[in-house]
Amino acid sequence: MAEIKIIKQETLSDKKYRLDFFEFEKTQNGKTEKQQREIYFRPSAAAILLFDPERKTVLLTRQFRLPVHLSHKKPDMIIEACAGVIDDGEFPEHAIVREVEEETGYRISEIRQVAEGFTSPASFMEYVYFFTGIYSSDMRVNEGGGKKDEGEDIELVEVSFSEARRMLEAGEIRDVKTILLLQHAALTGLL
Ligand SMILES: Nc1nc2c(ncn2[C@@H]2O[C@H](COP(=O)(O)OP(=O)(O)O[C@H]3O[C@H](CO)[C@@H](O)[C@H](O)[C@@H]3O)[C@@H](O)[C@H]2O)c(=O)[nH]1
Ligand SMILES: [Mg+2]
Repeated sequence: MAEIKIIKQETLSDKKYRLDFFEFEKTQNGKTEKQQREIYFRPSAAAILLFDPERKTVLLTRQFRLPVHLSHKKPDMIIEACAGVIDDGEFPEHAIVREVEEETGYRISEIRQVAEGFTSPASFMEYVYFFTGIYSSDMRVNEGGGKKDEGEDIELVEVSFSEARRMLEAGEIRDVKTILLLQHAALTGLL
């Protein structure tokens, strides 16, 4: 176990979520070294692979993401599993059911947690809970699309299991959360 002494902590940005600069001393195995790191305090989040076992389809989203655009990696619209930030005090299970209704318009009830973990532990505090969940046409309660007043403009992408598998293998899925969920589905024989 490392012993950590924070020498300096400076907030670089604090608009939506905090970005802090740290200078710290780490003592491990009798060796002490000084390090500098920038840490982004993104909250925990939840992501879900929605599937319809009857029609053998998965429901994904497509949206504009500024980092994808800035990377110049085309296309700048990215396909993702439905995901969102967990509100303060909210359970991951409740957050994902809420996000599914906001983003896709489906009110789901059957979900299963399949994994959880840090998405980028070197620099992000973000910790993501991963789920799979069943959707079907009778669960549709609105158009979805996300919160327009917060700038969300989410398109729904419904594909067959075989098309999802093809997209995964062809490298057309470029969001790591979504790759994890689709690989989980492929490994467990869902896709
Ligand atoms: N004003 C402002 N609003 C922001 C900012 N960042 C996000 N928002 C707003 O905050 C809301 C976040 O939407 P969610 O659905 O909760 O999160 P998400 O952006 O889809 O994030 C999910 O996917 C990310 C990328 O794959 C993940 O990084 C994230 O943890 C989560 O899983 C959106 O309404 C968005 O407009 C910001 O810097 N400024
Ligand atoms: Mg989202």
